[in-house]
Amino acid sequence: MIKYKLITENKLTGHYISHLLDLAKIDESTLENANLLILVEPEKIPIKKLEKLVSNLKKNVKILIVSQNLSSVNLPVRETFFLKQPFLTSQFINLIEEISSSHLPLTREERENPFIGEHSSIAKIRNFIPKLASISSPVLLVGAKGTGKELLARHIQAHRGGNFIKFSPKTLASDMIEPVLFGFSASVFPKIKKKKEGLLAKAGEGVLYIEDIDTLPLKTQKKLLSFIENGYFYPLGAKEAVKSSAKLVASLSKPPEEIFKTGKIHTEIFFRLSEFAIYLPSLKKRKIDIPLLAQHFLEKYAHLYRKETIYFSANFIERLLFHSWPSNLDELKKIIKEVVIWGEEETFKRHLPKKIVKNRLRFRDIEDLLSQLIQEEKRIRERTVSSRKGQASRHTGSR
Ligand SMILES: Nc1ncnc2c1ncn2[C@@H]1O[C@H](COP(=O)(O)OP(=O)(O)OP(=O)(O)O)[C@@H](O)[C@H]1O
Repeated sequence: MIKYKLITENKLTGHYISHLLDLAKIDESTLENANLLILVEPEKIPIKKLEKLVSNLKKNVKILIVSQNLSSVNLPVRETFFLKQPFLTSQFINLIEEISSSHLPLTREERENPFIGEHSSIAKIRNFIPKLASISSPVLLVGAKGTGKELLARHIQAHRGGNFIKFSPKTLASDMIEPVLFGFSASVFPKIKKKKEGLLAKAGEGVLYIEDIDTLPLKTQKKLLSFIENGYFYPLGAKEAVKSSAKLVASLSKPPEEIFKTGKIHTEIFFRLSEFAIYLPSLKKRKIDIPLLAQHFLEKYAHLYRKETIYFSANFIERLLFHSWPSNLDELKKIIKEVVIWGEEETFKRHLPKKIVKNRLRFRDIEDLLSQLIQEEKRIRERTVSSRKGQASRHTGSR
């Protein structure tokens, strides 16, 4: 459930936005409980106030900026959405829907465009989704930030059915993690005097997606391992076990060997999860997918912001290909969204280092891209040859 806090120095716009949020049926909250902070014309908010606000925010809070001018907004990196003024009511409500849908099962648009990418590793993963959904074993998704782990978890749930529950242990104080994950009985918290179901039970037969499983305390990882092995768990303070057929999908954003060195993952749970481990490549390693993904995000945002006739220039695509994408698809999506809202030039000034814009064709980049293309072409040729061989032997067999 989305809860927002609206900050504005402009009372008139503030009232108008509150009214729209009312229409979108989302609730006003205190800053402490909000998971969406809406900043209207942040350039008019005293900078000290703004800095204090943003530095005190919890990690999971998203920011929506409503302004006329992109360059006046300079916030520390966190998930930020923009709405350029003036805007239509429908644009505002669509955007709120988009913000709130990221923790829900797949949207219709995501179902219609399943896990986009022609790079062989992505094609393999896409074909493997139904299998991953059908087995009861847990799955481990390994990939840097923004490589598509959560989206893949939601695709697994879409094939499996049931609920999709996402859990990010790093957003909670450590003593809150087990009550939230496993639930608790009425005797545990004297002030509450009620039992409560945990996320594992709430997932039902669906998927519990645990983001960055290495941020779970080791003793909680051990309890989770016992659930994986036995199919039941004990809520805090409960004497009776609770059975669950929820499928566990866990993620790691750093290479496992690095995490092992820090001792933050329990060896046994890691080996159990690794039986079905999927490694998602960074965008830099699948550059041939950049034009396809860019076009996909362009269509999505052009539709969302009712801007039907936007095309990429060749120069634009070239710049995208030679960027190194440290935040992967999150970054590509953000850049394309801003291009739709503010235009190419503004977005480039803000996001792509000048060096890249000036030295457009560096030899190493070209070499890298060509070698990816050659490898892909070889894989496609091999696949075609083996499928022809298969057809030929089937024909021979049928005679
Ligand atoms: N193959 C894909 N096709 C289309 N959209 C994608 C694909 N992979 C990722 N995305 C989109 O890119 C964004 C980042 O993906 P996602 O949130 O799943 O990454 P993540 O690895 O879970 O990131 P983090 O570790 O930061 O949570 C999302 O908006 C997602 O919908």
